[in-house]
Amino acid sequence: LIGLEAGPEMQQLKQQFQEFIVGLMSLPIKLPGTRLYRSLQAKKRMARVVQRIIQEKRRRRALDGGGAPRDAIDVLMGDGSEELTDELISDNMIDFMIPAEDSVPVLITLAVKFLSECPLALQQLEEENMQLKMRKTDLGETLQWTDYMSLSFTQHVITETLRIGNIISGIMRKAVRDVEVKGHLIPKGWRVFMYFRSVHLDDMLYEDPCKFNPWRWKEKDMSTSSFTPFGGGQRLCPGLDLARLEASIFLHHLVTSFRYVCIHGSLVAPALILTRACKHHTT
Ligand code: HEM
Repeated sequence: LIGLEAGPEMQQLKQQFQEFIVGLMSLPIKLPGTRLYRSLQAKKRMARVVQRIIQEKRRRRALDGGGAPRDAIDVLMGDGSEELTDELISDNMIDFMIPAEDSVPVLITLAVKFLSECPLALQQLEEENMQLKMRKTDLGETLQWTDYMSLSFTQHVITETLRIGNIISGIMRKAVRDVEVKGHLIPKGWRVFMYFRSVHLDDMLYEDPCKFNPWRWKEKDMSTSSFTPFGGGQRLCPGLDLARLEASIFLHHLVTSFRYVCIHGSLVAPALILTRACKHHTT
């Protein structure tokens, strides 16, 4: 993304990112010491690091032209648009760190957790991916986009993890004018939180909603308003295919090349969030 190698600067950025992310959903009180305040301070420190990198890249470009783009910053700098200021590029890079460091790793972690608790699903996933691996090995081919699309059960596992895991629990909007929804007035200026979790875990929409059941997606349509892990409308997540692809590749290699065991006593933290919605939960 930003061409930073492992080292003290990367370590510093990671620490700041952790501080930043915990405050993304917090009480909107911006006073020294509050979570929101610490998060915004951390974001400023991250922006300083990224802007330093951008300036260094600009300096090198001025000396030797910079060569072929090697990361997202190079691509945006090469765009030549005056609108793409250093501040805007740096803000975009920090935004992209959220799915890279948080959403997709959480999706993958939860998939492994749910599969560990459902041996039948794990077995079916393994069989599907093993068949593909053997076919590819026989043909001497590498994995292609069409292979990813052909892994239907793997896709069901990812869809079910997105539903039950609620990686992004909801989205916020501000009413720019008075809006009426099903007889309820949302006055101009009000802020609304659309809570995906309450939809994804609604027993009117999903039978036994707290049960990890990838097979339910064999029949179910996921292009409805009752399944919105990536939001919807104009602000639909542009990274949804990438997120699913990354998770598929991870699961493919995990089940075809590794054996793993769950270490007793270890806790997958997002399960704590689930406990609020589900009566019967596992950690
Ligand atoms: C499991 C993984 C992911 C989940 C659950 C997720 C979820 C979401 C959701 C719910 C939104 C809508 C926010 C809103 O309407 O206010 C969103 C927006 C966005 N996502 Fe993702 N996302 C994921 C992965 C990614 C990836 C991999 C990328 C890019 C590499 C990405 C880039 C973005 C961007 C740029 C937006 C803002 C779009 C806009 O405001 O128009 N996301 N994501």
